[in-house]
Amino acid sequence: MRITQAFTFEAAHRLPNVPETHRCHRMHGHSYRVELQLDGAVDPATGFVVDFFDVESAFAPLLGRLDHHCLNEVEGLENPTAEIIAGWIWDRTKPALPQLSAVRVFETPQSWAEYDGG
Ligand SMILES: Nc1nc2c(c(=O)[nH]1)N=C([C@H](O)[C@H](O)COP(=O)(O)OP(=O)(O)OP(=O)(O)O)CN2
Ligand SMILES: [Zn+2]
Repeated sequence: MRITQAFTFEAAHRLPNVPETHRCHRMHGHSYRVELQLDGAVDPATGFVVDFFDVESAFAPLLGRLDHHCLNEVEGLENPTAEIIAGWIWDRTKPALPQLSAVRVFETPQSWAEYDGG
């Protein structure tokens, strides 16, 4: 069984490694969407793979570090591409949520990165 929980946050960033002519070299903002996907067996007692409340609790500290922050100032996100943010979230969420199977980070509804640990 697969479950997914979505979160949103607002943040500013710039991409320091693209050419100065690239518009993402300049500071700008996104309304990010993060999806945490978990795979596992349904516990017959609870009917849950994992309680969504537990997913929320595991992600809350990271959300606090991202929401309304400049991502470039967050340790590990000096080059805050969607790909790097997805890996950063994975590394910090997987220990608390072993059933985590994918992290998706959307910069826009049309553009996202997905990391599954591979
Ligand atoms: N592979 C990636 N490519 C790009 C990333 C990324 O994280 N991974 N990020 C960016 C910039 O963040 C850029 O801000 C995204 O551009 P944006 O204007 O927000 O997106 P769109 O061009 O799709 O939106 P418009 O509606 O056309 O403004 C660039 N590339
Ligand atoms: Zn951007």
